[in-house]
Amino acid sequence: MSQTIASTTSAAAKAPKGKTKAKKRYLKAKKERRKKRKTLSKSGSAVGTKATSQSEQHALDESESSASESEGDDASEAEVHVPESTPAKQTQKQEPRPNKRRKLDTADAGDISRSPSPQRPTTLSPQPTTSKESPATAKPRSPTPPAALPAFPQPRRPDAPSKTVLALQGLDKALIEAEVVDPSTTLPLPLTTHDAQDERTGLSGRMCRRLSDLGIAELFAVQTAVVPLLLASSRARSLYRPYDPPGDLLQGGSSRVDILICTPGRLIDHLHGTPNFSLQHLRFLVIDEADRLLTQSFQDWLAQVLAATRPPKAADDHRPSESSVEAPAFSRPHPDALAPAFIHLLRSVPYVRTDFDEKKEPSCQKLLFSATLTRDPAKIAALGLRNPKYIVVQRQKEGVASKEEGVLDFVMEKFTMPSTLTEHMLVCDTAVKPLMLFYLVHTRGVTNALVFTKSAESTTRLVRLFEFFEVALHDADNAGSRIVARAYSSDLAPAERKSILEQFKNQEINILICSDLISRGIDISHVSHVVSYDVPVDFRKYVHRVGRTARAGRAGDAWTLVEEQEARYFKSMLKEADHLDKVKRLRVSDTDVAPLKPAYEAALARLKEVYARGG
Ligand SMILES: Nc1ncnc2c1ncn2[C@@H]1O[C@H](COP(=O)(O)OP(=O)(O)OP(=O)(O)O)[C@@H](O)[C@H]1O
Repeated sequence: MSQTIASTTSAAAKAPKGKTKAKKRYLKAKKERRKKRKTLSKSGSAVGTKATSQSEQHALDESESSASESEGDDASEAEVHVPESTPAKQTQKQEPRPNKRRKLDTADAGDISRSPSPQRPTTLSPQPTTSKESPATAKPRSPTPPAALPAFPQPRRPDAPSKTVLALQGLDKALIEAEVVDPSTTLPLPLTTHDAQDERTGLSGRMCRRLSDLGIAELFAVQTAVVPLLLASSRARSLYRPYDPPGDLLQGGSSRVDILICTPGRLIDHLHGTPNFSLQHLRFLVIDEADRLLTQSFQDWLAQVLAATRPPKAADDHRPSESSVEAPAFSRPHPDALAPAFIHLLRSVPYVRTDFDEKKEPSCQKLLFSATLTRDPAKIAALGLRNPKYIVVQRQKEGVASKEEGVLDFVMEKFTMPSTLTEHMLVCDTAVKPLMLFYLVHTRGVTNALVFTKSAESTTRLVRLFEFFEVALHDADNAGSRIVARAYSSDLAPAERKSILEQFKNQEINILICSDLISRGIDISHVSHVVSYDVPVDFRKYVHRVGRTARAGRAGDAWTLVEEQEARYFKSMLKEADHLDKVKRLRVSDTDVAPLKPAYEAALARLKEVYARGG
């Protein structure tokens, strides 16, 4: 400030003493302006400013003076004009650039400050400063109450949709309303001598006794939901007739097969090639490992099977076909053997169309099962499900606020593992991965095990190395019996596979090394360990592999050997599935594996030799 005043003074000193015409005009105008201002401030301003400090008044005068002078045409006056050094401008310069919030504040009062001078903020009385402002740089604020003008609301981004909302968008309503069953849920089967239907399970006394003979004393979680649903009433069991109450089943015709278990390809073969093979009476279509089968487009099998359960169009039936897929050629069996929904096909019973015509539905009920059932709405839509009911076995988290949040986990494909399963991972260098497997087998008791590799070729190689290792180890200490490992792969003929599986079941084979060929469905009760020798490519594969152990309430261990460069990927896969904390990390030191190293090196040398000779 002192600098500013000094320079103004020195500039004025340079001005000529005699008053020019322009100067006189200017001084007159200045006088009038001062007079006018005094009158206005006396009458009381709208903002209540009573006094203007001397220095500020001076600044104001100087500022006005500069403005007028700059407009003047007198060269000498131009010399007097020192625009940068006016106190008002100096004050502006020293102020920090206001942030947006401040801008809005000043804007609120801005309309007033831009109005004629009486409302102009002139007070220098201390104002509360923001934490970022030092009192020295604090800008004088308008004393006008902020409510003088209504403030516009601050612009606000709309809240992003929650994870739950996003995940549930576009999903089938029935899926959102799924019934969630805790995995620990069981339902004891009654032991009764009479045959009446058990109210809770829907099972007959006879069936309960039979199950008990087979060692089944209770229903497991998924069964507690599915069995009563299917058997709740005799009506649900029967093959209903479209126009009559249910009761009659098959009208005299009878199937020679009650339960047909087959692959999709075999079923299509029967539909096309087996005389009198018909699905018109099919009451239940069970698709196990449904997510895998639904991705198989083999001969459009699903559309063909579904079409075979629906009544085909009769020759004299002009109603439009409901499906674009025609059922395989329909061979007309004996009239007695026709299912109710197919009766209109009889030539002796003419079809008469009426206004009250009812849509004839096949009585087939579809049941889909999978540990990792697809949530893909498009794939589910392909099944043409009628009033579907979803049942999910899933541990409920504590503090789950809403039903939607509860189903979120399964919609997001976070699968539940058996509580009796213990999971481990072992991160190692690629070069010692086989050694780590041998360590698990010989030091951690990992036998009665399924070992999963990434390919049939990898399986063959590992089995060979295993055999060489066992020979080398046995030769070295000549103690204990050798561990027997065998390959179970798609390279084997079906008969060979069957025989190997039998030997494994009889525990003549201790370790079965395989690709993902048997990662689903296989049920061998004594499998107490599953080793993922090669990391599974996705979490679904992991779920199916580890699911080969810890079955039906038994304990089991799952081990994953992770090469160092794969560790990041594997961990992020587990993390995404909310499963990282379930997998314990096992650290194996050089000392731990030292006793096995000589045999390992000998086995590697042998394998190299064999492959050098061409396998
Ligand atoms: N209620 C029950 N009580 C005792 N054992 C049962 C019961 N239900 C099934 N089991 C047995 O549990 C084992 C696993 O059953 P099942 O193969 O049906 O399971 P899953 O869920 O289809 O398995 P996955 O699809 O993973 O192969 C079988 O050996 C079966 O006999």
